[in-house]
Amino acid sequence: MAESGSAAELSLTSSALPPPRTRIFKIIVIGDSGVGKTCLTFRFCAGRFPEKTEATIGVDFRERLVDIDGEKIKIQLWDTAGQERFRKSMVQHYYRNVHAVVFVYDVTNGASFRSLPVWIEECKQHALGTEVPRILVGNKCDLQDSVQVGTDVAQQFADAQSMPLFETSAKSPNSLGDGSCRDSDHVEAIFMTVAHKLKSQKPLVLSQPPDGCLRRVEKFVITTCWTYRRSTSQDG
Ligand SMILES: Nc1nc2c(ncn2[C@@H]2O[C@H](COP(=O)(O)OP(=O)(O)OP(=O)(O)O)[C@@H](O)[C@H]2O)c(=O)[nH]1
Ligand SMILES: [Mg+2]
Repeated sequence: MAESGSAAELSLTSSALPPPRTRIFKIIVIGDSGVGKTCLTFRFCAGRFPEKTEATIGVDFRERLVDIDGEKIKIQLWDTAGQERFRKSMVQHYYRNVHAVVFVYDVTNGASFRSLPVWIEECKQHALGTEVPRILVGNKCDLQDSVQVGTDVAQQFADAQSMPLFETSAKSPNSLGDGSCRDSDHVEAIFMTVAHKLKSQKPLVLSQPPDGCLRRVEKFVITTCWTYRRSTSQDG
């Protein structure tokens, strides 16, 4: 009779185990229309600045698989619409099971900075727990000559809201090209910092659902956007 616990038996047992599930971190990117949410998320996931963007309708998903301390983690970015008419039916989906929130303003557009309290309030109304990290990103630092929101005032606001501040550019090659952005503030570092924080918190995250399940969620969202787009075009 074969001895129980033999090497052959052990290796058979371990190879029969299902592969570890990939954790998913859902990060929503919020802010006024035109601040560069699509460009920032595209830059992180595709590694480059998009040639052309249009106003986001509803939400666009972008994902990137990263390795953090030997664990494969899927960073799922929800690139939300800044325009009220393109987001109102979707807002509740943005905040469901969210793990982190990135607020974006445009450093060359003071109004986009002044609207931050409205975005923060919306976030509060969706009762996100205090464990959900929030960060503030000032984008378009490459447009040095047009800056309207100085670092000092932004930092004061970030401190008052207990959020870390990053100033960056989705456009410049490493966000340091013009010397106006701090070393750590390139797009890659911003999202990776959030992911590291989430991993260190060991939150209760969604595991990779069976394929069909994720597709169902996306299909639902896409259908909602599509229905909305059709009703908008019928209106107009
Ligand atoms: N110079 C410069 N332009 C940028 C940067 N990021 C975005 N843009 C430009 O800003 C415009 C708006 O960018 P989007 O990424 O579409 O803005 P958004 O926040 O997604 O807008 P909505 O989808 O309407 O909410 C586009 O013309 C981009 O090319 C940046 O870092 N530097
Ligand atoms: Mg967009």
